[in-house]
Amino acid sequence: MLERVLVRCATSYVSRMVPEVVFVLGAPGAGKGTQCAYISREFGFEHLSAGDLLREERQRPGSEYGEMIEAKIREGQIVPVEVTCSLLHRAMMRSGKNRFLIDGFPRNQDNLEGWTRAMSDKTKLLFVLFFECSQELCVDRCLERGAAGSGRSDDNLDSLRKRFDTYLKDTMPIIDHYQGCVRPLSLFYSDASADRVEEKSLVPRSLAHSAQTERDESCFFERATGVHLFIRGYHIKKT
Ligand SMILES: Nc1ncnc2c1ncn2[C@@H]1O[C@H](COP(=O)(O)OP(=O)(O)OP(=O)(O)O)[C@@H](O)[C@H]1O
Ligand SMILES: Nc1ccn([C@H]2C[C@H](O)[C@@H](COP(=O)(O)O)O2)c(=O)n1
Repeated sequence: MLERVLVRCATSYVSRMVPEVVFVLGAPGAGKGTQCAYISREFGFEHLSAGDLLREERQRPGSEYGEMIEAKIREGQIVPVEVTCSLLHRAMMRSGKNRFLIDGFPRNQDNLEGWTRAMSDKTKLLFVLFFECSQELCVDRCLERGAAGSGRSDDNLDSLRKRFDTYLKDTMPIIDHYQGCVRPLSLFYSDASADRVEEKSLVPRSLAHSAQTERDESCFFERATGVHLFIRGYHIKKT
């Protein structure tokens, strides 16, 4: 009896130690980064943006990948997974946290296979969030972001056309993959307005709790009630 209790405690301890990850997908400009900021603040996730890590690596003096990363980003193409995955892994190790929102990954089949090879045994995928937004609005947002001084070499019409081609050709099949497998994928519309993200549920409604109790707590809840309710359904508490 005691042995069984000890085994159960040890198993539960070990499973708590395995880093938990949530993948966040959506078109360029769909609002992934914006929503991740709210979610990480509210639920204690560490937000890791694959695009930001690649941009940092591009800037790092002496990086052997700098030029390749810049060329891929400008052309709207996807950097080989070995580079992206090792940046993500290093950032996870450095953070000292145990729960991660991985924004903009996996973006294509190479990303998915590389992560599965290198990381799936070391991490637990909790769920996948997908933010849907019309292409027109996404492009407008990225152009505005560029005009406001983002400094990004891909916030221009030429790069955006290429990024959308890549998104439709390479990323949409990954979203289809998650819709078709057992891991729940939740879909959110992020084009309604700046202050509302509506959920189009691909997960059982029972995951959602009463919306009313959440509404008056903070602007996060108003902005992303659907996402918030979905995550609450996993009983995730701020760490
Ligand atoms: N719901 C919204 N309404 C209006 N503007 C928004 C909304 N969400 C995000 N934005 C703005 O749109 C721009 C793109 O948002 P964000 O950077 O979060 O998108 P993203 O999906 O992470 O983009 P990328 O993939 O290009 O990094 C930002 O300038 C952000 O302030
Ligand atoms: N998994 C990823 C994520 C990003 N990139 C490159 C190519 C993207 O166009 C660019 C910008 O990413 P964003 O900030 O829009 O998420 O970064 C990649 O190659 N692989």
